Amino acid sequence: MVNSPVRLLIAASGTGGHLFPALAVAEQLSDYQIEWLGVPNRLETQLVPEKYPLHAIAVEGFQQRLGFGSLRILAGLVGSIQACRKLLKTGQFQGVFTTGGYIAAPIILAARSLGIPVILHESNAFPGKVTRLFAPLCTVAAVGFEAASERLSRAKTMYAGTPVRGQFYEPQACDLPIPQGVPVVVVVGGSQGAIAVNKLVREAAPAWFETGAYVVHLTGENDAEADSLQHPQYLAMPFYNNMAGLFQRATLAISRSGAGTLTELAITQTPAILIPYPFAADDHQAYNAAIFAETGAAEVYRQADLTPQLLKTKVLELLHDPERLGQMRSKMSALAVPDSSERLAKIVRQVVKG
Ligand SMILES: CC(=O)N[C@H]1[C@@H](OP(=O)(O)OP(=O)(O)OC[C@H]2O[C@@H](n3ccc(=O)[nH]c3=O)[C@H](O)[C@@H]2O)O[C@H](CO)[C@@H](O)[C@@H]1O
Repeated sequence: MVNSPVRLLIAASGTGGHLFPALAVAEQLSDYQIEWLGVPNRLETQLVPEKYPLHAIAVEGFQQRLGFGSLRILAGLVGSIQACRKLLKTGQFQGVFTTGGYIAAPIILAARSLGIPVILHESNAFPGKVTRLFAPLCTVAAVGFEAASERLSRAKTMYAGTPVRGQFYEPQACDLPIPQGVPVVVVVGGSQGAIAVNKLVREAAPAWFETGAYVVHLTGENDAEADSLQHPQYLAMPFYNNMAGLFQRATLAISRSGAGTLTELAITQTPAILIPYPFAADDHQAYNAAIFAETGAAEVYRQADLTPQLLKTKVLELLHDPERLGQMRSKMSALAVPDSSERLAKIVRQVVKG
């Protein structure tokens, strides 16, 4: 008798940082029958439907402190749990894999109420609120940074790193019009862009052009001044898909410190100046960045302390110091977990069986 494939529901939603690792794990589980749970109108509606059936439920976050607003959110959560229970039952799912965030709360509660195993992956060094609350209910909480385990002492944690998209493991051509041999500074503010970083960079960049460097600036969709700097060595665009090719080509990255981008920089061994997003929940980007600063893979500056002058100088210092860039590259490489998606897929296979 031929066994029917195992049915797995992946709940991952919102930002690239939540979606790309889940897509990478899904790729490793091609013998599983995978369906996706997300939220209407978020990035998953662009990335998922061409690969997996997408179910969307409306879920609100509960980042704010308890108050009247949270009563409404709690009522919404009860409704979402019911919707998730219905989906799990009608879809006959045998397990759930989630990368945390708002969508994780109702699906974890629904799955556990039905006795369905859940693997949660947390990519940040300081776990998100949903992870801190609900990881103890999950069968396994896999973590991207070992430091996260210390903050999840009541959960069964396993260190797995954070998966990146498959193209990061192969040399990729970068299709941007950049001459061979010139230094390339890439500026990236996470999947949404970073207006404050954009402003600093536009003021500092003219001094970098004088060294012959090109600047590739991924501005995000919401920067009204994105077109305000024009220079033959300056390429600005809201979003770029071939991040693997770009990071492989880069001499230096200037970046926020979301877990996704940091993991990619480690894999491509790209030295970085990190500017943690100051308003991230629990300041978690600062914890991610600290790991890279401690090993010497990156330099970290708080946005409040960073002037265009300081950024200009720090980038120039690095562009003129190939030895230091080489050291940063090897420290980056030491932080990489190249087999992260295989590790996570193995955990899923151990936990979710037919
Ligand atoms: C503001 C905020 O709270 N952001 C969080 C969000 O990150 P967010 O998704 O914003 O940032 P991440 O660095 O984790 O991931 C960004 C992803 O988008 C990709 N990209 C970016 C720009 C571009 O032009 N093209 C492109 O493909 C990057 O290569 C990367 O894969 O979830 C992460 C994982 O939980 C957290 O660590 C971040 O702190």
